[in-house]
Amino acid sequence: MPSRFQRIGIAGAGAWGTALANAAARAGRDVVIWGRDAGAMETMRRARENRVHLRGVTLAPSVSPSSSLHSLSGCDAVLLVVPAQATRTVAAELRSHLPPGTPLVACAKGIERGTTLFMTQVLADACPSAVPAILSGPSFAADVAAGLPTAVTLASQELDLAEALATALGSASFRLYHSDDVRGVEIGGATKNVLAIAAGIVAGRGLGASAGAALIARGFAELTRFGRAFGARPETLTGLSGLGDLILTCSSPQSRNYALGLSIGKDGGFHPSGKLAEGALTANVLVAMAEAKAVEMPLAQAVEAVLSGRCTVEEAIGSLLARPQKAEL
Ligand SMILES: NC(=O)C1=CN([C@@H]2O[C@H](COP(=O)(O)OP(=O)(O)OC[C@H]3O[C@@H](n4cnc5c(N)ncnc54)[C@H](OP(=O)(O)O)[C@@H]3O)[C@@H](O)[C@H]2O)C=CC1
Ligand SMILES: O=C(CO)COP(=O)(O)O
Repeated sequence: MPSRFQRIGIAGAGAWGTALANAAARAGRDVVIWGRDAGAMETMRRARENRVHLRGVTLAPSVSPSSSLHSLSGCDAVLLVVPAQATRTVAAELRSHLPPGTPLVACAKGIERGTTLFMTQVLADACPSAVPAILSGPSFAADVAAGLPTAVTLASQELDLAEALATALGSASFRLYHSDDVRGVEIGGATKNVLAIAAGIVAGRGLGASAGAALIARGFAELTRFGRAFGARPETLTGLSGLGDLILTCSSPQSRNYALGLSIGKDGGFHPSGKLAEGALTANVLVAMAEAKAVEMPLAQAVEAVLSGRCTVEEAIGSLLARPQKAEL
């Protein structure tokens, strides 16, 4: 079906950008995907495959790879799909290429270090002429690229815009729910990554399925407390972008955050694999923001302490279990 968002730009040619490009193409859109590496983009154009970040997935015919940011200038909406800490740089570069009023959808899951800004706040700062939105929810790139059923949330302060974008990008296998709770959606994605590292540690240490379930439930209590303190709506936190993504990421080694936790749990050391694990970059800023508002987040604090080398996994587990008994709610 024709859409006022017929031409979709994707800024960022990693696993998620590539999967979203194919999803948008499946929805009937014409897609331009931009990546910073000219050689890699030329290979992607010729091979019709992103061999670096999403090997084995054929690019849909209506997806055009490019290494020129200017190729995004004719797009009706742009999805910004680089890591959270690179979102500002790319948004600022986009500024001179996008006509004022172009919807710019943040797809990263994190909080900017140094500024403590959420993703749409970074967009508003770095590319003020665009209209910011956020897309988040339980969705592995490989699943979306393979056309497996997936549901996510797209939020904008203008509910009509969120709905129109969700309609433009959605297909039978990629369902987008719309929302105007921007803050709630971006908090869920950023927070669950830190908790997924904790879930991986629990599994890697062999602490058992009961401990894993307790971690998800108590982790969700932390996510909810943090969300409420920073203006999220409770019903968003129990939805796809909050609880939904927490469950996915805390239960599958397909998650890079969970996989990082698994390796820490197994041998006690933090050895970055080279794969992006946003939770490792968000833990410190999340904990600082929670402490500034006196929000209790013992699991996130434990992850941060282990990652920074201030305590061992054994010490972190010991201090969590030694916490005084308290009411559940
Ligand atoms: N993978 C997934 O299943 C999902 C990921 N996300 C989120 O999407 C975001 C991106 O993740 P994902 O695509 O998986 O990560 P990848 O590691 O697969 O890809 C990251 C991409 O960002 C590019 N990049 C990094 N820094 C810059 C920069 N400064 N300027 C321009 N481009 C840059 C990289 O380019 P280069 O190759 O040149 O280094 C690469 O193309 C993360 O926040 C993640 O949490 C959300 C949902 C699902
Ligand atoms: O956000 C994701 C799934 O919703 C992807 O998780 P990882 O970044 O941990 O791989």
